[in-house]
This record gives sequence, structure tokens and C-alpha cells, in this order.
Amino acid sequence: MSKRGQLVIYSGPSGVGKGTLLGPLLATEPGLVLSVSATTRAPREGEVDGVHYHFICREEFERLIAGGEMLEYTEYNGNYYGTPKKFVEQRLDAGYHVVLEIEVDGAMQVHRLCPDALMIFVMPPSFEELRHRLVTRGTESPEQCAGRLAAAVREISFAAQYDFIVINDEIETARQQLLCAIGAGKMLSRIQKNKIEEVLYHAQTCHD
Ligand SMILES: Nc1nc2c(ncn2[C@@H]2O[C@H](COP(=O)(O)OP(=O)(O)O)[C@@H](O)[C@H]2O)c(=O)[nH]1
Ligand SMILES: Nc1ncnc2c1ncn2[C@@H]1O[C@H](COP(=O)(O)OP(=O)(O)O)[C@@H](O)[C@H]1O
Repeated sequence: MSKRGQLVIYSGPSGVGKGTLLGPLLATEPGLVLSVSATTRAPREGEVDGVHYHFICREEFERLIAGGEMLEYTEYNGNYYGTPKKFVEQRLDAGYHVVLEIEVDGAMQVHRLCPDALMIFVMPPSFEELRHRLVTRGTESPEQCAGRLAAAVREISFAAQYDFIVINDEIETARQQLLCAIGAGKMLSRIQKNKIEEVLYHAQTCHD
């Protein structure tokens, strides 16, 4: 059986560039997969059901919660968002490194359940630049942008609890930093696990 993969929690305020940074890495790193979340928000133009999200109604979402099928979930700006458990478990068992692109409340839920998960937070170079990116992306109404920017203030206050902070100023630099953070996280957790096994093995022989 292949070695279990690394779970990666990947957060940052709406419009900071999470998708922009991660997309090309998913295309070039065959061992890295993105968990497709479920949401009750409406699809944006160009978004495909089952690819960008599983777009479902509130009743269906609540049925999945009640059935214990969500690894984590939250309500964000009036809609449910959550991570279906089965896909994540299957891919980790198959040895893939699985990225959860989720906001901070979901991130904290997963961190409590899986303390070994690697946590990466993407920061904007400034709040003004975040506002500019969100507004010029043009996918949300002015009211929705205001709600997302209000949520962003709270989300940024959680950043210090993450293992790595990537500042998305220049895209290629930030993408390299994200790749390094994922690589370092995988290596660190492997070294730490090897060390635990090694120390416990020698503890046994010391006793004998
Ligand atoms: N907790 C949680 N948050 C999610 C999930 N999927 C997406 N999100 C977060 O929900 C927020 C809104 O996502 P979305 O409406 O797609 O906007 P975008 O991130 O600006 O493109 C973002 O912070 C996402 O990272 C999920 O499964 N669980
Ligand atoms: N480093 C960057 N410099 C300038 N614009 C960027 C940068 N990264 C992303 N963007 C732009 O910001 C907007 C939001 O990016 P997106 O990846 O959709 O954010 P998120 O997935 O975090 O909501 C997009 O229009 C994208 O082209």
C-alpha cells in the first residue's frame, strides 16, 4: 500500500489570489489534488458543477451534515461551504497530497481533527490591493464585496496560527513560495514521524 498523503489546509481572504496561485501547481504536480467543496452559493459564469464546486441546495447540504458526510463546514456570507469527507480520505489513503481551499473556521475544525495537517495562509500585500483585486475580478456585487472584505479582516487575524504565510505580491514569487511551503511541510512531517518511530524503537531496546 502506498504511504498516506499529506493534508494541506489552504486559506486566505476572498480575492487574495488563492486560485490563481494554486491552479498551475495542480496542473504540474501529479501528486497534488484539490478537494472539491460543496456549496449552496450560485455558480459564477464559467464554473462547472463537480469541478469548481458541487453546487447543491440547502436541504441537500443539511442532509450531508446530518449523515456525517462533511469533514468540516461553515456558513460564509449567507451560504454553506463544506468538504465532503469521502473524497479526502480516499485520496489521502491512495498517497495523494490533498489541498483543502477553505476559510478559517473550517481550517480550525480540520486542524482540531487532524493536527498533522499543513496550514498555509495567503496574505495580500495590502488591504487596498485586496479590495482592488476583489472588485476588479467582477464576480461579486458591491454588497457581496463589502461582506467579503469585512470577513477578510477577521480572517487575516487568524493568519498567525498557520504554519506558513505566503504574501501574494508578485505572482511567480508567491507561487514558488507556495510550492516550497507544500514541499517543506511534507518533508517536516515525514522527518518528525521518522524521529518518533526511531526514539520509540530505541526506548524499547534501552528497556530490554
Ligand atoms: N470552510 C470552508 N470554506 C470553504 C470551502 N470551500 C470554499 N471555502 C471558502 O469560502 C470562501 C468563499 O469562496 P467562494 O465563494 O468560492 O469565493 P472566492 O474564494 O473569492 O473565489 C473562500 O474563503 C473559500 O476558501 C469549504 O469546503 N469549507
Ligand atoms: N499577484 C497578483 N497580482 C495581481 N493580481 C492578482 C494576483 N494574484 C491574483 N490576482 C488577481 O486577483 C483576482 C482574485 O484572484 P483569485 O485567484 O480569484 O482569488 P481567490 O481564489 O483567493 O478568491 C483575480 O482577478 C486574479 O487575476
